[in-house]
Amino acid sequence: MIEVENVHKSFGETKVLKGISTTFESGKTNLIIGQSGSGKTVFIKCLLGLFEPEQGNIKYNGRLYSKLTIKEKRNLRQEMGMVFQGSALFDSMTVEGNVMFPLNMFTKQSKTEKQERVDFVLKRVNLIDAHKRYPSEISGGMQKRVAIARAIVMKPSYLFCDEPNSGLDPKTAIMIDTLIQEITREYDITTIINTHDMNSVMEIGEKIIFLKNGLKEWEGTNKEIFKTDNDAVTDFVYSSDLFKKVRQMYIEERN
Ligand SMILES: Nc1ncnc2c1ncn2[C@@H]1O[C@H](COP(=O)(O)OP(=O)(O)OP(=O)(O)O)[C@@H](O)[C@H]1O
Repeated sequence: MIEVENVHKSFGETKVLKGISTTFESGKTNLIIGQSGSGKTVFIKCLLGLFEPEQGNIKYNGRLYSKLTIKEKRNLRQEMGMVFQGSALFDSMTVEGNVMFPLNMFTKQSKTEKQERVDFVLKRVNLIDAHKRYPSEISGGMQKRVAIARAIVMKPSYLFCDEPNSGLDPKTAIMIDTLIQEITREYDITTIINTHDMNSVMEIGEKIIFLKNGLKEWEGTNKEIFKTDNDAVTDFVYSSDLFKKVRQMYIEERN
């Protein structure tokens, strides 16, 4: 669980985060949405410990970040998995090499232990015979699976995903979303996803935080977001005709 209390972050005179409080529970897919420039990336960087807020607290399973020693912060960082936009795989390494990379960097496990763990996570993301292939030889959806396998290889307590669906066709995007949700539940991970994708909101938005101008404008579930009367949220969610029609159906059902 990550508990966020009154987080403020500025750059010079520019106040980007203006007091955000919320809770991200483990075993749930938590989504952060909001218009471009609303502060989503800065917020996630605060959660990752890459930016230190000037004011406010962030607690990781009860551990207050600002009170941790440098060593404790380093250990906490190793409990965090990341799936970057565009997968960010190493082109010169095989699939297996990419997934093994964190184990080589941060553990003293034997070769056999590392191989077993890599085989396990690759199987978990349904990649069985891609071990020896290079990123350029596999599809975008498979690259995302490799990125997810690499993110969970260290058994993280926290998983951060930045636009995990970008560049994928809708069907593959849903498969990736579902995989992230399954893994989150299975290993009781606190997962936080930065997304613009309304399909993801519908499919896996167990908790959604809507940011506007550095503030939490709204929070709720995927069921609640389609019924809210908050103008900023409805403007954002119903910017496409398809979703306007979905809302109309909800309103008609309600009346
Ligand atoms: N390192 C920085 N120094 C100064 N200003 C920054 C820095 N990082 C972000 N900002 C500013 O903070 C604001 C919020 O940026 P942020 O990247 O968090 O938005 P976002 O919601 O993630 O947008 P997008 O959806 O386009 O990625 C922007 O006005 C941006 O210019």
